[in-house]
Amino acid sequence: MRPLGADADPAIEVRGLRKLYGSAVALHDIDLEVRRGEIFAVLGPNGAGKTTLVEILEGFRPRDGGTVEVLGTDPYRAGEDWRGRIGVVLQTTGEFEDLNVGEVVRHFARYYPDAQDPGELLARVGLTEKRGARASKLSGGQQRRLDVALGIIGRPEVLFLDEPTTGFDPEARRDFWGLIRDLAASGTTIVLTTHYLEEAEQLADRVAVIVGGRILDVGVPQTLGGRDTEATIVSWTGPDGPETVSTTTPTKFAADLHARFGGEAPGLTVHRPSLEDVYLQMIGAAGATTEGTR
Ligand SMILES: Nc1ncnc2c1ncn2[C@@H]1O[C@H](COP(=O)(O)OP(=O)(O)OP(=O)(O)O)[C@@H](O)[C@H]1O
Repeated sequence: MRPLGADADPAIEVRGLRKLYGSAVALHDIDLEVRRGEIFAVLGPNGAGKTTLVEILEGFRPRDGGTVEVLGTDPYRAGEDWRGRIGVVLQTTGEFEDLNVGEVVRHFARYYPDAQDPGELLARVGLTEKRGARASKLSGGQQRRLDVALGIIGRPEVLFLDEPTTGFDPEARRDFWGLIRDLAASGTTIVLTTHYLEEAEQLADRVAVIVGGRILDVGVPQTLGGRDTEATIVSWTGPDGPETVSTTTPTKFAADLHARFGGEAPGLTVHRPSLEDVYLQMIGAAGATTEGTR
């Protein structure tokens, strides 16, 4: 894992954050810290409060309680200088009328003092061949890439991505993950919401699971929800058919099987709980629905 700048001030610091819509509590006393250069994923079922949380961090929504600092500044009171240090990729795509892709990027580049070179940026997001195409005629996945290009054009220190790879094909998703890793390796702090557990597992240094406006757990994907200590499922084919055992000592169990069979156990599989397994357990225990989680 990359060094996470543990000594530096955190990129994001949230204490006791509370958000109400009318009398409904959307966020209950959220505490959170995101380190500089970290990729931080926010997971949760529909209506959990992810967008509310992220839009408060982006300065787009007011809060009802608690303190929030992004790059040392309260986002809701921040000015233009702060906004220039933040990149935002929203769920909805911008509308660019009749502009082509190259024109859109050049247009937005003018807003930033140290914008990325438009040609290099398009290459980075894999849109070089589409630079002459109308932005409104791009496929869904290509439009998301353009959104990401616009989010990073001003070299933001913190980049927020709301469900960035929805509609991507598997190859485009892999390419996009590479881009995000490169950005993080060059020091950009990334906060992303996603419904794709594989995306969180592949990309995130840490994951927060939010349900009903509360954070259930925050941790590295490998240990989230006690995943590293959960029982492992060992399956094999015995003389009487398929057999399955749940064990906390899978290595010893496999060695015993080896001894029992005098060699390889037929059809052996060893299954550790995936991030999806623990996530579904966590939100199931919290009484939440899993609608929309893939
Ligand atoms: N502008 C609003 N006015 C009133 N209620 C809202 C508003 N925005 C969100 N809510 C409610 O707040 C709760 C959290 O919504 P939010 O959009 O933050 O969830 P989410 O986790 O981003 O969901 P999704 O995965 O569906 O995008 C939901 O119950 C939602 O209905």
